Amino acid sequence: MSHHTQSGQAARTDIDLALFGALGDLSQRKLFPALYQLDREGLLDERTRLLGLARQELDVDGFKARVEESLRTRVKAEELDRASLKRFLARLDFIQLDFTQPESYAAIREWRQDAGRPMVVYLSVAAKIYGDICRHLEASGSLDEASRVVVEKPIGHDLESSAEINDAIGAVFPESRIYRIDHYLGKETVQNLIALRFANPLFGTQWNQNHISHVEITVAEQVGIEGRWGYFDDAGQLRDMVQNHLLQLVCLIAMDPPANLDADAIRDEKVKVLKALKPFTDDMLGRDVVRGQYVAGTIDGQAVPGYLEEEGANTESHTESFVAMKTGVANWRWAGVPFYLRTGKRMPEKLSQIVIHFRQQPHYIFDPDQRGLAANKLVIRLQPEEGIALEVLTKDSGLDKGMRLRRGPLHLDFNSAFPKTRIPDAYERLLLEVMKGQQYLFVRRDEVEHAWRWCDSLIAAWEDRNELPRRYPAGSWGPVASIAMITQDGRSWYEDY
Ligand SMILES: NC(=O)C1=CN([C@@H]2O[C@H](COP(=O)(O)OP(=O)(O)OC[C@H]3O[C@@H](n4cnc5c(N)ncnc54)[C@H](OP(=O)(O)O)[C@@H]3O)[C@@H](O)[C@H]2O)C=CC1
Ligand SMILES: O=C1O[C@H](COP(=O)(O)O)[C@@H](O)[C@H](O)[C@H]1O
Repeated sequence: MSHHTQSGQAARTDIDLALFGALGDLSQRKLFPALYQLDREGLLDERTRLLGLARQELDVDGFKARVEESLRTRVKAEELDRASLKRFLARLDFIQLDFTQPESYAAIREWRQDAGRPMVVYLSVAAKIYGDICRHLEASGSLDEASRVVVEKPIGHDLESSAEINDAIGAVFPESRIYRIDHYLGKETVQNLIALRFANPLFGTQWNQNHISHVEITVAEQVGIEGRWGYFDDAGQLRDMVQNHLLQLVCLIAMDPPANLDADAIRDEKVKVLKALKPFTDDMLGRDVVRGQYVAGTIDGQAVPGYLEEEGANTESHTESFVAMKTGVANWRWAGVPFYLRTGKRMPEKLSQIVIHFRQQPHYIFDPDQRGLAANKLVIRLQPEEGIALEVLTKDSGLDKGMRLRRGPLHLDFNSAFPKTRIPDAYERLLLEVMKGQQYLFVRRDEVEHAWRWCDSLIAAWEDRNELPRRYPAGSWGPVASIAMITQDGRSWYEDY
């Protein structure tokens, strides 16, 4: 097995991967395509084996056919060459089992017999059975001291249930071998936040309340519930997106510089941010927090159903599909700097971006009519296309313009700046890091728990006040109250998309 640090070059790592829930949505849509891409790039050791585990009755060939079908749907035709596909499918094996039945785990131990390489167990199933699976794996003798476990989000429904699940995993695996996925941490531009902030003195010196007036994070999705009603209605957008992805973005923006790039150095700093998040109180509802639920509308010219008309819907549901909030990080660096967050399903477009709004100059000398322009903005775009733009003011060109200002971007578009580089999907990077045994892109238990503590304070306030979601038409940017939330501070959501 070979290792290297996250600052070094990729090395091939020899493991066995046992994927629980191998026929599920995430596995088929994301994990197998990501594993295929790693193999195609030559990043899987020739001995690495991939074991699919699911309860459907299938033989190995039937399983391979299902994976091949998914790859043909998800991977671009020019990236699906015959030799790579053949090599990849040859790595696959399949065992049918009910994950809750301990007696069936002997088959995994047998599969591992004399393997001579570490096993990575990936739990692509609902979090409530993580504990059972870990226990049965251990009891059946399928694990050893090198085995690692990868778990998906959200872990639990609140702090209490999350602690129970983490205890159950922790009874089998030490924290150093638990990899909690937040796939946003594997996105190229999210990683670039660390490079941008800590490799560029220009930003390092300006990154605080003296120079930044406010921060905006939008994670807008065009999709609705996509057949996941059972899961989503129980969770809602706060638990599904804010508790994990958006709070991880807040952490990477707000954290102090870590001493080095080691996993715990980074995670210690993120935990400090989570601990400093302002808790919610009843009086903030409606003013600083807006919940929404979409009704029928139109996206890209197509009529789409409302939340309560989605497949499998319970028409009484008050679950939110949108949330916007104003929060803050109560420490010296960020005192008085609002963080405006919003995320929702069925919005007009898929757009994830962070906008850092810098303060205006202390004394303004240009045309008073243009005063509104006079602040730099750093726009960090995560998707659809990835890039970073710094909005700066220059003199408008032309003899008749005098000292009129013009706003324009200094723009780094990753696709055009690095045209030959394929931007890997987040899961490719994360799977590679698990194989290498690197934890810096994974979430530590205390991060998950501090994030839950903060979300729980909001959920408790919603429940106390019986706060119902406001309606917004699919294809809009959310309830109008979410616009009012930011305009009451004399600001607006950044719209120069
Ligand atoms: N899908 C997504 O986009 C995302 C998912 N996640 C997380 O990933 C995990 C997996 O999600 P997803 O793929 O959507 O879920 P799915 O329900 O699509 O997949 C789970 C799979 O596990 C199987 N399974 C469940 N219980 C058992 C059991 N007792 N024995 C054997 N097989 C079982 C299911 O089989 P069967 O079909 O027979 O029930 C199903 O194929 C969850 O933790 C989720 O929160 C995180 C981010 C995004
Ligand atoms: O974790 C989740 O993320 C997706 C959005 O991910 P993205 O990479 O497409 O931005 C979201 O749709 C899903 O509900 C949630 O569980």
